[in-house]
Amino acid sequence: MTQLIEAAGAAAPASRETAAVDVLGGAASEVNLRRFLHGLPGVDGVGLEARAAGLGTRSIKTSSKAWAVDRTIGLMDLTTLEGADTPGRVRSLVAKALMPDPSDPTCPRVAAVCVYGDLVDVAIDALGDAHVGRGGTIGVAAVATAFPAGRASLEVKLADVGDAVAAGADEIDMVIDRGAFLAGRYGEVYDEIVAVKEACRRPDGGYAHLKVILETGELKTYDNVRRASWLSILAGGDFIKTSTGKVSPAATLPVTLSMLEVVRDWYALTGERIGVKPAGGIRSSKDAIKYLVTVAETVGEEWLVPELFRFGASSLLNDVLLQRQKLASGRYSGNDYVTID
Ligand SMILES: O=C[C@H](O)COP(=O)(O)O
Repeated sequence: MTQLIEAAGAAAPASRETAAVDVLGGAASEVNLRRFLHGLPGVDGVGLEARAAGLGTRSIKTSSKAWAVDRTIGLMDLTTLEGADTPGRVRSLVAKALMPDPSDPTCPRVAAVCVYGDLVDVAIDALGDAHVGRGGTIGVAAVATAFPAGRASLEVKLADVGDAVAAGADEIDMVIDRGAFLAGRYGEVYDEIVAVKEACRRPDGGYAHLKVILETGELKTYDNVRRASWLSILAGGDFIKTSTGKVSPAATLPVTLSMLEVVRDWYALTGERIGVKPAGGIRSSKDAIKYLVTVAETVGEEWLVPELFRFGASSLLNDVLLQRQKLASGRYSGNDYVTID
């Protein structure tokens, strides 16, 4: 096995390709992909759900809760993905990203804001010096590849990615072609991810980080989630992400656990750390903490950094801020303590 350099940054396509050849025992052809993906052990769904339920009921100390609440904020992709999004709405989102709790300057900032590609420039402008591109800490993620359905020609999808990267997106959240995946055309899905990765290349030779959305709610089985996770990593994804937030069910703990297990196995094989992003439907601080525990217990606490773990969420921050305030003062402030979008 080729020993890869442990990297928290965007993977260089060449090294991932080498790793894929090692893991597949040959080129990433339709035949080799099928043999590998269908040779994976089947997921014991009952056992997986039982493990997730067990992790979800772990209690944590109040001191750890304060840490977990702050860490949840720091791991968040604060998101707006509505057809009705406007520059004003994105500027409000960025204001919240910059200062989640205006009454408490110790409140951490989120990891990134996530928007449609045509609003990347607005987000970057509003972030100013807080943008990672200007030495700050907050990234701009753009959904692309004909999000959320992914029903467009490859040419259109790549143009979508290219526009977002040209506008300065630091991260691209692409969707896989679920139709091709479910029809068993794994090579097509693989090639598309490889092409999108290439479209993430910036003029300086670096790459926007690539998050690959599996849309697990449409994949039907845990076996498919496992296969799609492997496929996305083999093809070059820096992160694997559960959902668009537009399909129900979106993120669930068992599905996220099954993806984390693939990430753990990839790390054991290659020494490379892949990120995970549960997204969609995570609205409470209590749920977020279950995810943190699941990550820590499955791949280790070192994954609880923005380079390796994100929550994709539009309204989670509101509940987290209420809990944070309660932990600090011992009481709730009421809903007008946070801005409701
Ligand atoms: O990627 C993030 C999701 O689109 C947000 O979904 P949500 O609105 O259910 O939190």
